[in-house]
Amino acid sequence: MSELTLGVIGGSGLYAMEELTEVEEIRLQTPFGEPSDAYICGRLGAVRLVFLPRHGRGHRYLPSEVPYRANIYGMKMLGVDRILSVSAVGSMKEQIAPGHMVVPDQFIDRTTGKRANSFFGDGIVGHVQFADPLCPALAESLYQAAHAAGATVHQGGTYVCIEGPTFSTRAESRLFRSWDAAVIGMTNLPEARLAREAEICYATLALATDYDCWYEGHEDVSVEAVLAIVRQNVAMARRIIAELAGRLAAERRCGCGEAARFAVMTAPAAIAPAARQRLSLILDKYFKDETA
Ligand SMILES: CSC[C@H]1O[C@H](OP(=O)(O)O)[C@H](O)[C@@H]1O
Ligand SMILES: Nc1ncnc2[nH]cnc12
Repeated sequence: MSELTLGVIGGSGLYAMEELTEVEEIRLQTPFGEPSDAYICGRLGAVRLVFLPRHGRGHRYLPSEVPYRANIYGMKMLGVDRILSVSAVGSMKEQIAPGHMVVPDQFIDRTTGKRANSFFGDGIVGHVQFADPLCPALAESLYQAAHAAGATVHQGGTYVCIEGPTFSTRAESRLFRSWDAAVIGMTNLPEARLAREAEICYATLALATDYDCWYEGHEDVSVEAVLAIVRQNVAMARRIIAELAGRLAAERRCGCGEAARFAVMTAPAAIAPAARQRLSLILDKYFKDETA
């Protein structure tokens, strides 16, 4: 049986995991280019943890520039089957106050198509299900972990993913509220799509840092305000990660590990050899079925 491995993608304000032991940095090249940074691999209790700062160390990539495909593919190369994203978000609901945690269960896509957010294409066509875009089992464990760590945590809610890098207009912010969005961010949707295609469970620990710009009497979002709240809560985020690591079951019982089984539309003989090679890490087990 393979070792229990948790991938963690750190967002704004979470660029390292100091509590890891037996640390090793791994720099990868993937068929989809170079990830945001070296992966920091180590141990957290009984679990192997693979950490990647989404925006790179020093925060060098815009949300639209993050090499999402390389980041997720690199996790797959390192044997990760569950990814926790830790992200700063704006709150779209009064009851989600800055400093609270949210474990979202849905997304709305307000990105503008600039991001490569599928491993399919270029010689192979595939479509995976995405009705429940975050892994329900990992999200439930995450909620329990946050609760146990003493956080104020909200279970479920829709994360609206905007392109950025500018924050939203007041009219947009009000529109997203009318859509019942719970939180707003710029990064998690492409990761969730790619993780599903790569058959990796994905859940988000969203740290509410601001009320975006819809709430009269509260300051409009700014980088300064976001970073101040992240700094106050990063220790809690780390406690939650450790709690979650301690709660991971050896075997996954969700469907994420078979998400690509019936995804491919292209006739086997029509798949471009380069595409087959590029996706071998994800699809080889099914290609083997088909030749058996
Ligand atoms: C610094 S505010 C905007 C920035 O923060 C969030 O980043 P992440 O999801 O990586 O924590 C948001 O998505 C924006 O990228
Ligand atoms: N209000 C907001 N909009 C988009 N991304 C954010 N990240 C943190 N706060 C945000």
